[in-house]
Amino acid sequence: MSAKHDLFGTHSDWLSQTLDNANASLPETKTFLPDGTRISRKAVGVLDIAPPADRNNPNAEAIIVSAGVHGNETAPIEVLNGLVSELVEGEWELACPVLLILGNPPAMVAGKRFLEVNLNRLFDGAHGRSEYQGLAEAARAQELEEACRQFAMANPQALYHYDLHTAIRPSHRERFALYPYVEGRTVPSEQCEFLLEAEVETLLLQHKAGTTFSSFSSSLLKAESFTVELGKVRPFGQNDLGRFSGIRDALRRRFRGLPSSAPQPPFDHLTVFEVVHEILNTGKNFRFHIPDDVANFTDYPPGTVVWEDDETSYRVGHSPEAIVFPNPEVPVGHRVGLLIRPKTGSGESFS
Ligand SMILES: O=C(O)CCC(=O)N[C@@H](CCC(=O)O)C(=O)O
Ligand SMILES: [Zn+2]
Repeated sequence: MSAKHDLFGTHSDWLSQTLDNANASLPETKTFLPDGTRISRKAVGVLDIAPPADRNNPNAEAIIVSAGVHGNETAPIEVLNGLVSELVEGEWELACPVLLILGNPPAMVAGKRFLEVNLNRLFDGAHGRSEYQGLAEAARAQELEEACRQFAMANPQALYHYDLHTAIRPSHRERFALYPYVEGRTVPSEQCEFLLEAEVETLLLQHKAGTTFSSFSSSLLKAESFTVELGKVRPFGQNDLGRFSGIRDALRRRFRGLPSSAPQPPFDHLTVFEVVHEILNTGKNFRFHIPDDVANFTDYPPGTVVWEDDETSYRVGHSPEAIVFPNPEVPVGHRVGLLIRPKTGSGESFS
């Protein structure tokens, strides 16, 4: 029996096995590839993969990659599934431990961002709040946190986490990453270079800690983590995967433990923005004055009233601010969008 059959049974690949078992629980399994690589399925859509003990890990790192935390953001799911298929087929050898996660399988089957509550607001312990008790997405957040904790404990190397997404709106900047806020830290230059290698030319620095998956792994596991937006939301099968080759090739290079090369034109310049204001649905007759369908990174001039409620309002400050993730259809207390501006002071860009 082949390792592929041991791993995926009659399914053609990891993704089809995950979709077919989205609402089931699969037993933990352990499979060895012919080269000794161990693949442990920890749960549906969660693979903990370790190279043989005697293999060199030249970059001395352990990497978590997640996709499908939002079920309708399918391109990164297809990218990650493709990398797993390549590894299982023996196309290349793994050099470092990796934890690969398809975040929300039931939402992936339904083709929806989430079923009951946005999974990417439930990390850093938020899944334990009383309003989320009994919800499947809260249980999944807890399960993913636990898988990440165990992986971090088993692998004391430097830890990295890339949480891959696609955006609901079109964007004036096709690919961008968000760097979770952790007091006192700055983005390492080799991580800027990795983003450029992945053809991600824009970085947003968050201004406060949140309850996203990447915020959890940054704060609790001390990982260098990024949420990475790679294009636009489309259903399975409708993605132009050629537009995602940057992240695929960059991750494969890291998985293989190969050295990085210096950033190459046209991806040799990272533009950095900082978040100046997180718009929350206050619930107090909240009114959002930005059209629903505006593209990410659309600029608004000073003085523009962006939102108001019965008690307060927010106006753009002294310099233009741009909107990212405008979405007023969120529950009270959740994020309606981010207002950002180019980062000044420590330099506006990295190149
Ligand atoms: O396009 C949108 O409105 C949302 C895209 C998306 O899912 N973005 C992530 C960003 C998470 C972060 O701030 O790190 C999200 O909203 O969860
Ligand atoms: Zn998303």
